[in-house]
Amino acid sequence: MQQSNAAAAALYDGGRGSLHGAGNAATDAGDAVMARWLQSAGLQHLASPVASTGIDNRLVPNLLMQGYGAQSAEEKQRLFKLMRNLNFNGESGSEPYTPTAQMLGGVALSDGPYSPPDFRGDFGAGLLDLHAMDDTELLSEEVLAESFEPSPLLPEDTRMFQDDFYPVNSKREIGEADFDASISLPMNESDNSTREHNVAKIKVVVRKRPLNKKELAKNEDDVVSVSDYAYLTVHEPKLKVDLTAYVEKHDFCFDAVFDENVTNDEVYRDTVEPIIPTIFERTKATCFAYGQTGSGKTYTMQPLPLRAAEDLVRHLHQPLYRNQNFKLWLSYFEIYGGKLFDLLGDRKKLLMREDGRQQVCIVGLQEFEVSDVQIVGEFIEKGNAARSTGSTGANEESSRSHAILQLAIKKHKEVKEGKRNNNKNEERSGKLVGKISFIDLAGSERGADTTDNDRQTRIEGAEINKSLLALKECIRALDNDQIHIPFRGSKLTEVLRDSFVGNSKTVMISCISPGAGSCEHTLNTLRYADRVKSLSKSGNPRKDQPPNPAPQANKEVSSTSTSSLPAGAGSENFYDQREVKAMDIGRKFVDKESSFYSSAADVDIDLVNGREEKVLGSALMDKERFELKNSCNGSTSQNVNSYSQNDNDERMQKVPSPQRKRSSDIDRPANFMKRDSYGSDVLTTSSKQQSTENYNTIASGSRLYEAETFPDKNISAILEEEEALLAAHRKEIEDTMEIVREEMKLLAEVDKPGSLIDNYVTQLSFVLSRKAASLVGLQARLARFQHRLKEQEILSRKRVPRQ
Ligand SMILES: Nc1ncnc2c1ncn2[C@@H]1O[C@H](COP(=O)(O)OP(=O)(O)OP(=O)(O)O)[C@@H](O)[C@H]1O
Repeated sequence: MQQSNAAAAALYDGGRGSLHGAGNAATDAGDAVMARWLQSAGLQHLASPVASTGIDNRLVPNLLMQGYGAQSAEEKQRLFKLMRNLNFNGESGSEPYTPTAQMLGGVALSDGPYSPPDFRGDFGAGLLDLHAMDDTELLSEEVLAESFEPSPLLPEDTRMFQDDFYPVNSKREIGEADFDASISLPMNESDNSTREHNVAKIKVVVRKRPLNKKELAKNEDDVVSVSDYAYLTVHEPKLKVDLTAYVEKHDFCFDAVFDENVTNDEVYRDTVEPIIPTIFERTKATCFAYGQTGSGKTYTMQPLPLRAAEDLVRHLHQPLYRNQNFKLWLSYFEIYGGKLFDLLGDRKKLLMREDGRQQVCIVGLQEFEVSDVQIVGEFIEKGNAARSTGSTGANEESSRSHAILQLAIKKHKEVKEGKRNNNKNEERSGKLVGKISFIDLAGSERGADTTDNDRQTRIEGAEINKSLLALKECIRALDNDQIHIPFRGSKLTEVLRDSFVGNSKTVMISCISPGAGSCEHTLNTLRYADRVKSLSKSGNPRKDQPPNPAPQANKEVSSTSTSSLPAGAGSENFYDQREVKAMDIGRKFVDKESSFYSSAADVDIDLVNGREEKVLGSALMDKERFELKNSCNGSTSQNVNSYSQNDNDERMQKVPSPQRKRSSDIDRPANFMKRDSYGSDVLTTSSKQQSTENYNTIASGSRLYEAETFPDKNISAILEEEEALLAAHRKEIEDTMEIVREEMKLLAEVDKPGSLIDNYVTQLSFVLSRKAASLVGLQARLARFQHRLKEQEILSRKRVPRQ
């Protein structure tokens, strides 16, 4: 035995030598590789030194090579290093891992062009990660109310960032002169409400992009006309049954409508800028862009964080905040196919976990402190590059993912200079004051990809479906001060969970393409936006009024909110005048039961409207289907607003308001109509007929309806099983590691003089049985999952193809 151990030790040392060459630096680099490897598998905690085993690490190689699947030299190298990290001899031999060559405190970087001044999300961030925990704690009011002194650490001169990344030129001179007097108001609830009164809790705006080259080349007409600040009309080219062409007008009204001449700067000023001061008052704001692929979501969203960061930094330098030790932090990640990836951390897969207080933590997400606005632009560029050249490597994929950039203001403890270096963790953690999330959503039409041939595409489509529906539901719920916020409806809403409770502000920018070829998608986008706004409380002051029982056909649902009236039209409600109460109800009424679906009440025209049916389809549950059957009884018109008998008052809000209605004439073919270029007209008509047929079939509960909805449910189940499989796999590895430790102990014991071989044999037999059981359990789960995938594949082939 002693001999074999000596040989093992030699092998181990030799292995290390051959793996790393000579020297400790190389060994540490190996540790880093191993740590990264573990982190990529979601097992970073296993890399933490274990100082309690009391095992000689020279024994490690004996175990590594035995039956744990390390086949290739590379795998064996990894296992060597893994075992070394386990630190069986109880010494803290391995340095804490640093994820990249980036150094803290502004020290130069060695592996990339970016030089963030600081970063968070160190390797090894786990459930008890301070950063994650601190994020969930809001500042107490006393903290904000502290008196201030000028901080010697902050530069007096607030250098303004010149926007040279984007075609937006900030011409504003910003400095002390721009100091917003409102910010210096004392911080208490009543003042808070006074200050918040001019910022709507939810704001829905539309941005129309210009016709692009492709559309111009195809001679496509611009079918969207913006008549004033808040109104727009879609002129939908259609064909009658006798093939006579006509144009159907659809009028919409939102909080603001930006036409193709509006600049990014103006969009910022109208949407995000008013929210910025509230971030310092414990607000969690969300700004997202919704729309079909190519409608301008990214074009619109990209400059916003930059401008926001500029303003946030400016506020940080205001006298009120200068001494508060506030810092601005940035993170950027992506949700792709229901999984999270760090766009500023080499697309590392991130794990979402709930802590003991049901607060969501994104484990491992890197967060960077930004004191210089210029760096924000670099981060955005870096993140965007990671997004479009990610694992799939195609630009196409960017429209299938949700990108989320978060800017957070945190309050940090004052750290004395002398202690600074010893206390990095504390220095980097801070209490969240407020934050703003910018979300570039997946292309809205991607949710309709559930009928694609490729299973992966279908699963992704279903996930997009779910998230878009869930997002809408959460926004509605939070605006209605509902106790139940259905954030569990999707990964996206779960991630944004803390933005749905307490003080929150939401801006939705609906991006639309003006071309006739995109008309159907444009209408779908506008309808989605319309529902976000019109079904919310602040979006509809007439919520409590009796509904109009006779909705008109062929009229779009104009936003029923007087708050959506144009500013110039004397609407005192353009901004939400309600007193916004701080309601951190989400923490008190945690939705454990995932009753998301029961609150998703607006199953209306979407379901009879070909494309939108798919957008919503995945998340519909029986209750909604039942309501749908009741509510749509006998109606075949696409634009009819039908409501079920048992609808709640939210549904009633959709009754069009006469004062908001505008002409919806049926025009003869005019400027907007070009016969030749409207080959899709016939399609539109036929798709509408198909919709009607679908609807009729749906209403009668036929097989077609089931065929359309069942697979989506199935896909959701598959996604859940996939998560469970991955969790089981991780657990199996953890168990194996535990068993390895026990085996090491056994070997150590049996090597001691006078040890009993019988004990060794019995215990080894027991340990090996456990190891086998753990493997068999995982294999069984894997087989079940494989079976489920096959089943889904067969089902999807049987599905009735959509026209
Ligand atoms: N308002 C606008 N003015 C000028 N060009 C625009 C505008 N909006 C979008 N574009 C251009 O249209 C193209 C598509 O825009 P963008 O990439 O932002 O679309 P998207 O909705 O983000 O698409 P995807 O969902 O596929 O990511 C880009 O070339 C962009 O520069």
